[in-house]
Amino acid sequence: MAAFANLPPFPDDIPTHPLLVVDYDLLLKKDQPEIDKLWKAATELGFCLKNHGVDEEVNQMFEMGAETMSLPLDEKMKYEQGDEGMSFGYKAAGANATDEKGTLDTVEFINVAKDDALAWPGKVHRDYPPTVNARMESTVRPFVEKSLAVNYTLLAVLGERLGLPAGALERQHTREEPSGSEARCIKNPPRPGGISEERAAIGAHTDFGSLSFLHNRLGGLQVMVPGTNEWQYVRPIPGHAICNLGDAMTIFSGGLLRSNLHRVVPPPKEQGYYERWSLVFFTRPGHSAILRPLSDESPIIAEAVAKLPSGKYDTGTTSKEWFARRIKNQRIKNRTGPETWRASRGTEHQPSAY
Ligand SMILES: O=C(O)CCC(=O)C(=O)O
Ligand SMILES: [Fe+2]
Repeated sequence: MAAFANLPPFPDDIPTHPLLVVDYDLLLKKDQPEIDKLWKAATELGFCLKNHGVDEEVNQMFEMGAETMSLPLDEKMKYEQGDEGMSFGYKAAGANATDEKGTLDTVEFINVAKDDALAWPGKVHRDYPPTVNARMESTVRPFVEKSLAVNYTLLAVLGERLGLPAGALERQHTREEPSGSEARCIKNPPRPGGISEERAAIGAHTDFGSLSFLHNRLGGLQVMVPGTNEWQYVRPIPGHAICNLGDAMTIFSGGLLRSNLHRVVPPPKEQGYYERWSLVFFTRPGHSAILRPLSDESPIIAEAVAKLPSGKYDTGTTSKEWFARRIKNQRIKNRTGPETWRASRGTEHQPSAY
């Protein structure tokens, strides 16, 4: 995309948090040191993935995003996600809170359900803007297919390491069952200097599902460094995806895997003069999956759960309910006070928040 030509590099004089770099090719070859590295990253704060082979589809998706965001706002609003807890569709800037006080977010994005992309020209969940439809077959479906393949590989490796029988995690995320899995293209307008970092583009959150496969061009993503209250930028590396684990993996694993807190703030220094585009594929469990530790399928998870306060990750909710609760309560139109924000939280909070 032309907008990505000549972007200023991420500044060298800003502290960043290095993520472990995992080589997807080596994971496919079942290379043990690489699997160990993936496990370490997944129990701490996520990782960069190289050699994932999705670059071309990522570029095409950014084109789709640019075409969609340049539609008139009233056209985009016909496909808005609404206030009932559905994620699929368009989200306008300022539709979500970024914190307890109800500060508005600054990003707009388009979410396309995995189910709609795979069923196209059929429909499972909803309709999309013409710019999405025009690329559903050529761009969106190939991106979804490749992202699913990457995430299934990661799930298989993590499942084995968790002591789960082969296919156990995949069964929570089948291709066929409707789910909240989706592709998201995000645009944040230029936010040049002088704007406080505290005016987040996307507020602090853990991801809602299982695995997020994220592609960034500019800085702006920050992670809360484990064991501290400190935010640090993650430096985007060309051709490397950023992979985060979401709440569902923390819950299924009885807390062994970690869904790290992150947020998006204006890109640093000169990068703040440019539009920030990012793209994510979120793999989420099937709608009917009950979010609870898979202790009965793995002695390793059972042992981890035995050390936790009783019922810590027994959410008593399905993936569909978990996801709708989080989406719905961050919508600014649903806000009644700080309690709405608290009701949108995930595994970073106590079980009483479920
Ligand atoms: O834009 C980014 O870098 C991250 C986006 C994100 O965290 C999300 O959409 O969940
Ligand atoms: Fe996220």
